[in-house]
Amino acid sequence: MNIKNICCIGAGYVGGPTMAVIAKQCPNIKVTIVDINEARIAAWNSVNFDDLPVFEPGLADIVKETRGKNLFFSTDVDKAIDEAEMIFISVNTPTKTYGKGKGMAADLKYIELCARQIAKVAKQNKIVVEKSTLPVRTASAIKSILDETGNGVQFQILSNPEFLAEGTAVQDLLMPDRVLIGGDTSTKEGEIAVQSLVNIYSEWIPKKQILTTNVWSSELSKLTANAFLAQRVSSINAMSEICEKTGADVREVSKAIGMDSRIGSKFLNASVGFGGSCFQKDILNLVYIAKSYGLNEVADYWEQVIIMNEHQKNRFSDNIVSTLYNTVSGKKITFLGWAFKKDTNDTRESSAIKIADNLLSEQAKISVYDPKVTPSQIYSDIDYLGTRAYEDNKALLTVSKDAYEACNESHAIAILTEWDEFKNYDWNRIYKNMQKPAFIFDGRGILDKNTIESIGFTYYKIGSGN
Ligand SMILES: NC(=O)c1ccc[n+]([C@@H]2O[C@H](COP(=O)([O-])OP(=O)(O)OC[C@H]3O[C@@H](n4cnc5c(N)ncnc54)[C@H](O)[C@@H]3O)[C@@H](O)[C@H]2O)c1
Ligand SMILES: O=c1ccn([C@@H]2O[C@H](COP(=O)(O)OP(=O)(O)O[C@H]3O[C@H](CO)[C@@H](O)[C@H](O)[C@H]3O)[C@@H](O)[C@H]2O)c(=O)[nH]1
Repeated sequence: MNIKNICCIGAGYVGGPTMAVIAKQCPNIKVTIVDINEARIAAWNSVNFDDLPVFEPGLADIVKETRGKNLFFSTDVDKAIDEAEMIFISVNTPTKTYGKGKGMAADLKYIELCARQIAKVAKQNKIVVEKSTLPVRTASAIKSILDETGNGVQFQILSNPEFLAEGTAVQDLLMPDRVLIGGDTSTKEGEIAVQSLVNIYSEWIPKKQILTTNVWSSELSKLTANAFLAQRVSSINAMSEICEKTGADVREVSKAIGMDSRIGSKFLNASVGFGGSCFQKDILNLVYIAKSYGLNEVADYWEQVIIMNEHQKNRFSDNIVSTLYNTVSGKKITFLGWAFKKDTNDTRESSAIKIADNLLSEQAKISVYDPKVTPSQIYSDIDYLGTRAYEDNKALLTVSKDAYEACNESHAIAILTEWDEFKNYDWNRIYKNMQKPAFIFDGRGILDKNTIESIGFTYYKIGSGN
């Protein structure tokens, strides 16, 4: 079956880029992305392509090429559902903040709302694709809602988890390592549904990279991939602490182990801890699933990845306090970077937030510079924690549009995001305008120790024992 009309519910970091790339690669398919968030849809429809709600290298060009031709952004969810043959659900699935499973389980209320809306609106058979990351066996809940509240039409449910990483989303979508499609191939209708989605991806992805599995394997593979990736970061971060105590250098250790082809070289960068909207949420979800099956040892094993990550953030801020003579009260500390990684404006679960909160509790004055994150986002991130009054955060934390201004008169600089531009700053100029001794705490290990120390800085690099 050749699909001609697709709708995607959820115009976020996944829905936007994923559908833009499908629209680019499949000019004969009409793709409509819908969202209940009017401001977000208005931003996707902005005249100025710098104002799109998601910043990703290369994305604005694709939206420019396709928007108004075969890519559309709308708030009319019912119309888009009605017209589409295939509906992707790409809404958020955050950690539950209430009730049973609070702080661990995935909150599936947005997914359920989508399923109910599809059931209510659909008057013809539809293929429904889970694009959101979901607990294993969610497809059966979606199917039950669709079948029992629908108008008697047939629904096929596919799982098609997304593996893109932010900052490289366009590249990841154009050249993915693999595409995973889970479906029920025991029935003819299920087989046709799987093939329809395979046909779409095979417009630009080699067939051997399109994997088809049963639905449960597909759902669980997504949680597993994120758990393994996050585990690598926690593992190297655990080694970074040993390096600092022993005189080893974690970058040398990473290189040495990464050259073992069984280990591989990727995802071995020690850092201030992983952030982003997925790793923590998905591991907590996995831990919850394991516990719900009574698999307590499995749950404890994966939970340790999160515990280590929290430790890495806390030990970074503790180190700043102890190095600055055990007090940062009234001292200006500059944060270079607030996003959870470079090349994105996303700050969800960014380590900078927790580290700032720890230092603000020690009465530090924080000045933040990030090339892509807005001041309102930074204040909302810190206010969201609820540690202190909004007025206190406003008084203690300032946001600068200029990195040099942010560093003026500061006692210490903390590098929290690995933005490339930080490497090329005039560090002599920055040094001259700082309080002495001038400290740099490089949480991403991006500066050259010898150059920085020769300027006069006292330099701490994560995972370096020298
Ligand atoms: N961010 C990533 O890099 C990434 C990568 C892979 C998978 N995922 C998964 O993809 C899913 C979406 O993540 P995201 O980062 O795009 O989230 P997001 O918060 O950026 O976007 C979700 C959007 O869905 C909209 N929405 C919620 N309920 C709706 C409804 N009933 N009708 C219409 N719109 C609705 C929200 O308004 C929001 O704009 C999550 O399950 C996430 O785990 C995310
Ligand atoms: O060696 C490394 C690699 C990553 N990180 C940090 O880990 C976090 C996550 O980075 P990354 O995985 O590159 O970005 P995400 O956009 O969160 O992507 C992850 O989460 C997505 C959402 O599920 C998945 O689709 C992707 O495959 C998966 O990589 C960031 O804070 C990084 O700075 C490190 O500290 N060291």
